[in-house]
Amino acid sequence: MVAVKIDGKAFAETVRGDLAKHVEQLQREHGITPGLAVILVGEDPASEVYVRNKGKQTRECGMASFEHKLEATSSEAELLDLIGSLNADPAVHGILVQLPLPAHIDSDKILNAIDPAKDVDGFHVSNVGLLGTGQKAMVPCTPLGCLMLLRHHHGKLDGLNAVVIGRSNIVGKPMAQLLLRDNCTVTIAHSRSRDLQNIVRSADIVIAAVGRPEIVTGAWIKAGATVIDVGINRVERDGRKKLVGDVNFESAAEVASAITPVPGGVGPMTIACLLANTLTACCRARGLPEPLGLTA
Ligand SMILES: Nc1nc(=O)c2c([nH]1)NC[C@@H]1CN(c3ccc(C(=O)N[C@@H](CCC(=O)O)C(=O)O)cc3)C=[N+]21
Repeated sequence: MVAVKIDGKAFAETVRGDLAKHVEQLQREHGITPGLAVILVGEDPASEVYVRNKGKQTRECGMASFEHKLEATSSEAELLDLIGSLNADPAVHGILVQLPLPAHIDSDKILNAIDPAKDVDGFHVSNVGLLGTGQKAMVPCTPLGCLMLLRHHHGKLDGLNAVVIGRSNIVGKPMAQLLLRDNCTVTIAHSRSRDLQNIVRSADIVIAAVGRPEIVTGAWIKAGATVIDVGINRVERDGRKKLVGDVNFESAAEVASAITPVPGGVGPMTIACLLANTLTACCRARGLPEPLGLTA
């Protein structure tokens, strides 16, 4: 292995430590506690793990965590009602509706019902438009976490070739916007791109967010590239369940100069950025300065 392993878990702990200090100051000077509401519909076991981790880390940072679990059979109207009451609740500064939602619920309608100022996932169409036009927005947590790791390990990104594999609203598209804002030359590729390998081989920065276990191998990576692996794939290897990314770590690490592992890379940064967005939303709601300057 020649690449540096980018330790997202450690970096996320540092970010959460900074957040906790700001939260404590907000409480001490203004008597305000930032609050995050998480809505989970149905019983997906993987989703429950995320919800539990988010709740625990929210409280550890000194913020208030409100968890709402609805039955998988809940109606769209029930969910809209709950969002309406959270929009109106001054103790709630951030609202996250865990995705995916059951098939009978229209996700776009739900996401667009969240007050954009409380939309800590940055999925509301108005935040998407603000980000795309370079205005102050709520920025989606996973791409923001990737950007923080890239800036930390790479410094300035100006003029670099960045290839984003994946075109989802959650990761690929907002990631491309953030990289453009940092002056990269950005290509969005995806599972149907012709000659995907050669596109990826042109990249100084590779963001793999395509949802295919270990599709990107060392043979696809330009020597010295930085590789950010967003994939979270549960697979069975040698009769054991295992978490792997969209990148084959061993082979890519022989060629890249830096690479994130799965787990312990992007995942923990996603949660740290969710908490950062909640603090930002709280400060904006109260007309206080934003302590982090990450989220605009
Ligand atoms: N509205 C919405 N916003 C999301 O941001 C969102 C969502 N829905 N639905 C599900 C996905 C997935 N996601 C993860 C966050 C953290 C880890 C994470 O912390 N992973 C750890 C450990 C994972 C494990 O061991 O199970 C790691 O990679 O090291 C993983 C996955 C957020 N998502």
